[in-house]
Amino acid sequence: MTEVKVAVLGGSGAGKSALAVRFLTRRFIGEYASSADCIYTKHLCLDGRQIHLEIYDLCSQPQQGKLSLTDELHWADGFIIVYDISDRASFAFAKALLYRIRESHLAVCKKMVESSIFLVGNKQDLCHMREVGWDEGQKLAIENKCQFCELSAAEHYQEVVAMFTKVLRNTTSNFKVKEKRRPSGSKSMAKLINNVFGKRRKSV
Ligand SMILES: Nc1nc2c(ncn2[C@@H]2O[C@H](COP(=O)(O)OP(=O)(O)OP(=O)(O)O)[C@@H](O)[C@H]2O)c(=O)[nH]1
Repeated sequence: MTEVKVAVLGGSGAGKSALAVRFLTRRFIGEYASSADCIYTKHLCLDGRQIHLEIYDLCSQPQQGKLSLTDELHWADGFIIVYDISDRASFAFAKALLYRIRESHLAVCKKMVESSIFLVGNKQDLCHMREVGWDEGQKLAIENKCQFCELSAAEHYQEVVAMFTKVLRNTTSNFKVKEKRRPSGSKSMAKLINNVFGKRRKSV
């Protein structure tokens, strides 16, 4: 069983919970409790490999101002950075997150950074209210050497699945490199972080 940990990060209301829940349950639910961080777990099979997936849906409010993210950066194997195409402030926040992740990972392994981050412009169904151009998202992704797509958690289930699948493939293909970096089991680190922050766990 391969363990994969993916952190979904982004500004408040960008659609982090909507994306995670859509991928895990196929359903789009209009409103989500946003007062606490959440780790969803799921077993799935990808390319014949059994995967125990943990998705960390980070409640954004406490992070908006500080961007330290040290625990999340250590915990996660892959990152999905979400912004809302109808909210320029969320794009600026996504940009700051990308820089923060890159600066912390560059010291470790450049190649890992390039394939384990996905920048997602969510709420494509609201393109009549668009504040961030597709080309701006693409440019930011190229500058940070990460993958990019625009989609709608509300309307594009297949695109959501395709995006998560790419993240999982890229993340698992990085594991050989990452194992060399990890001093000991990641399980104990995850447990430690969970104990400290008391996150809710949900099995889907
Ligand atoms: N139109 C539209 N609305 C969406 C989409 N995705 C999410 N929303 C809505 O945007 C709002 C915020 O979605 P959440 O998933 O709670 O956003 P979040 O990033 O988890 O927000 P926080 O928990 O506050 O950090 C909700 O009202 C969702 O219904 C989408 O693709 N299209």
